Amino acid sequence: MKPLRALCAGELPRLVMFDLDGTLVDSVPDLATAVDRMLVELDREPVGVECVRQWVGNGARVLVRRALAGGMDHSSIGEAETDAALARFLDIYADCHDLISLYPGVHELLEALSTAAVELAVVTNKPERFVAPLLEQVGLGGYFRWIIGGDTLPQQKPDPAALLQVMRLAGVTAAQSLFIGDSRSDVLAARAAGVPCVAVSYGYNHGRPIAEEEPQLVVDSMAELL
Ligand SMILES: O=C(O)COP(=O)(O)O
Ligand SMILES: [Mg+2]
Repeated sequence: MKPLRALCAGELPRLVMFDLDGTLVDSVPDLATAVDRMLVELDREPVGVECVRQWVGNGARVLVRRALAGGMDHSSIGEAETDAALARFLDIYADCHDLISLYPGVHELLEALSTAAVELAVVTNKPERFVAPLLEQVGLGGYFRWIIGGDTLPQQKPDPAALLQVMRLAGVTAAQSLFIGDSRSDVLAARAAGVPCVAVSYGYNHGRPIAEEEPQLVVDSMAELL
């Protein structure tokens, strides 16, 4: 795990925090199914998986607002319309978990880190209720000591609050921690927490290369970290 040591002054980090969607699991096919079913219920045209891939990363509420707006800018969408559509989306998504898949190298990296007694956490903007069951479904149920979802705290990424909270609970400093994510919110949250950030190139970053956000390291697969 040389690349991880290089980011933490020659030592293995004591805590590694992971983003979920686009980092550990490819969840966009299921999210797109749920978005499209919601839109069809509302007598709208479905948008398909490529649009949803660009819109994911700022939590379910913003995803639904982007779907209603048909683009990244959702400022025209009202709160009452959002509340009603979000409730339908969450209900529909609760039954859409057939297509989720684990990215290559994830299981191996988690196994190596936990064997080395590194503490592991998930910090995602996905609503908390979905996270533990999905991790269980893809075979990652036992690895994470802390799970923070998008609605666990008042703030979500890019705010660093969740990262700071996990670091506090783990009793570690920023220099002993690492964050691994796929999108701009992840890089910004890690930077604001003072934590080194590894970004994966295969995830969802609103259609832009993640290197533009200037994480400390970009990898094409978790296997590169082993
Ligand atoms: O729900 C989202 O928008 C994305 O979740 P993530 O923070 O795990 O990428
Ligand atoms: Mg993500």
